[in-house]
Amino acid sequence: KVSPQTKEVLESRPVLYEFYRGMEVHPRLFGVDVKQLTNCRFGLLAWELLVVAFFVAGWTKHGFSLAHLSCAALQTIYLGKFYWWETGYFDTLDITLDRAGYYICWGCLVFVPAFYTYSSYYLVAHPPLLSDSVAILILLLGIVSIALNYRVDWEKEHFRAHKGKCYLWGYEATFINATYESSSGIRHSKLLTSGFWGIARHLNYAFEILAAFSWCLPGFGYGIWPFLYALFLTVLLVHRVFRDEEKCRVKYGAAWDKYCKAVPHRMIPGVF
Ligand SMILES: NC(=O)C1=CN([C@@H]2O[C@H](COP(=O)(O)OP(=O)(O)OC[C@H]3O[C@@H](n4cnc5c(N)ncnc54)[C@H](OP(=O)(O)O)[C@@H]3O)[C@@H](O)[C@H]2O)C=CC1
Ligand SMILES: CC(C)CCC[C@@H](C)[C@H]1CC[C@H]2C3=CC=C4C[C@@H](O)CC[C@]4(C)[C@H]3CC[C@]12C
Repeated sequence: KVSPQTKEVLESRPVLYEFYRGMEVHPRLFGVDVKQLTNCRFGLLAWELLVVAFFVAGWTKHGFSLAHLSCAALQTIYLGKFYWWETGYFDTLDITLDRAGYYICWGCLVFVPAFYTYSSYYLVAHPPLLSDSVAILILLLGIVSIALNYRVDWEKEHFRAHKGKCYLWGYEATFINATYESSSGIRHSKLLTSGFWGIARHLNYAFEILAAFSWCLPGFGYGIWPFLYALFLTVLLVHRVFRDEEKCRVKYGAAWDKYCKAVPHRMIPGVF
């Protein structure tokens, strides 16, 4: 607010609200993108380091556990996938819509390391009760869910990168043409209606939740506590479905409604 880096004019709000929400979408500090630093560097690296530390702590305390290893390995694969796809993250709501305020900075610097790692932390004091064969099944379920989550995100990225001229699942991609107004005038976009994006509008979220449940499963038998992250994520992503769709409806208008008719389900075909 004091030293804006862009010409964007925001309506004035109470100062505490402005502090919480933030003022700028892409602020830089000494040339470094603030959100890339907080979200991708500090938050997610701390997540990985803590998951490894909790695995070593559990091993030292109770001996080696394949179920705890599955829990740590799945989160490591998930975070590895994130860094592989990091450029895709720059098209998400966090980067394109959310401002770099207290919410996102505190969320990534404090909430992600403290809460996103909770299922691993829980296993330090409560050793897994599951057999090695169940641990291997959990590992497989998690790997498949992470791969499917990545595949859904990849299909959209691939489709956009080729401006709609590409093949998905062996067929030419189908889409709905959409226009929207930006500061530089009318722009054109395409909404994919084939591949995974023809099955539900946010199938990536469904696989994300499945992946999270799979790395919480090694804590099975200790009640709800080891599953807190997966439950939180379910609430966060269902809320995000509505947030994202509100953004798209405002942006694309009738084309978005046409897309919702063509692909009627939000996250789970036939259910939601
Ligand atoms: N673990 C966690 O805490 C969280 C993880 N995630 C994960 O991050 C990843 C990205 O999620 P997120 O950015 O929220 O959501 P999406 O990747 O689903 O992106 C939504 C955006 O994609 C565009 N879009 C929507 N439908 C179509 C379509 N049919 N064809 C082409 N473009 C479309 C719209 O943007 P446009 O304006 O460009 O058209 C829309 O705003 C996911 O894998 C998700 O699971 C997300 C949130 C939390
Ligand atoms: C304080 C809480 C009530 C809200 C927490 C807000 C933020 C910490 C999180 C909101 C969205 C989250 C993320 C979005 C997408 C991601 C991609 C994924 O592959 C890795 C995780 C993440 C970067 C994730 C990180 C936490 C949020 C920014």
